[in-house]
Amino acid sequence: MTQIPTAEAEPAAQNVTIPESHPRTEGGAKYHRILVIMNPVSGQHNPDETTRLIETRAARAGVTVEVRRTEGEGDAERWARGAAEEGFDVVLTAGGDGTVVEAITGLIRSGNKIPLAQLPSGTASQIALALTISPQLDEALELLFEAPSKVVELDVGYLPQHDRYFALITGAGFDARVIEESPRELKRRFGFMAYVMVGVKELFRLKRRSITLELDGKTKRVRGHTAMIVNIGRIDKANISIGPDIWHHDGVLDIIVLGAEGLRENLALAWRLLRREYRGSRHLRYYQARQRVRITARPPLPTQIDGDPLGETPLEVEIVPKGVRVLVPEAYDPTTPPEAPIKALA
Ligand SMILES: Nc1ncnc2c1ncn2[C@@H]1O[C@H](COP(=O)(O)OP(=O)(O)OP(=O)(O)O)[C@@H](O)[C@H]1O
Repeated sequence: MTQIPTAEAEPAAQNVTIPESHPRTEGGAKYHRILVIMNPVSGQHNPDETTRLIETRAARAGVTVEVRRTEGEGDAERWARGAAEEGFDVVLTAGGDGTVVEAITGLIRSGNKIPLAQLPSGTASQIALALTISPQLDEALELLFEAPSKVVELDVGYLPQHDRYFALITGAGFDARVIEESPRELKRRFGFMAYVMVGVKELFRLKRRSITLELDGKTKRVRGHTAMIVNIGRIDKANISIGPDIWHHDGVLDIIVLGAEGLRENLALAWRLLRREYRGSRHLRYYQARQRVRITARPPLPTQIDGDPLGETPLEVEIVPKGVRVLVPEAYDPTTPPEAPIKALA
């Protein structure tokens, strides 16, 4: 994977080792103008404290920082899209996956001139955690300053019908119902547990139906209640990976079809996922596509995109390999998925 240099070279201070990918100033800054896109209502973070943390650290490094608070949908995308034009050399999100994906969309639409850094301040913050960014905000912030870091390219998915991008998962069925039923109030009160509680309740409402998958033009009919198109398959807060071989740097979309009904089947499925036993169940099937996926269901299923309700099936997705540039810890290796790959799929 190519590493992309990220900031203009500064004159090196004597006796300071400057990593090739990140020229720095003496104050430890790798970037000089940081645009912070903060969602003040995401997760359980305190926006005033997060702002103080960022501004204090930036002042110490002599770096210009502008913190903007979103007021609703669209702000993060618009600000990220205009950030390079406005002279910023990095966008830092302080929010959850919804905020990150909006910023990713804005950066892609601006031609990816600058990278994205993240402070995981959302309920799940799966994108940041999958890139091994620390959940401790001060540690995550240091990637812009003293901590060893680099920029890598992350695959994303694109939904042409909706003209929207995603980084984690877009899906139809169970995941969409959980998102629909997890209001902001519940997430603020219980954090990630909100999704778990709603998930357990929704498990019992699931009914199998006929699902049609079109994978790079080939049609498959399956029975299930959920079909997910996955880019990032790790749910760090639940310590599970929802499938084998799912890797957000491989240019491949992974499709998972779930069909377990009732307590017994669902417990058996959860146990499998926890033990990473992905093969051999008719209620858990995996497929892959390199270009395009289309999902239809009879009767239709509700859909979601990276944690936002979307509408109903059909769901159509294209992959955008290496779609966006993101800041990660230096030790992060985009060429090696964290688990040994399991090749034989259902
Ligand atoms: N000031 C605001 N008031 C209410 N909603 C907001 C505000 N700013 C942004 N939003 C909405 O917040 C949603 C994104 O939330 P985000 O994903 O950042 O946090 P989260 O849901 O707590 O975390 P995660 O997605 O990681 O579980 C978007 O739907 C966006 O429109």
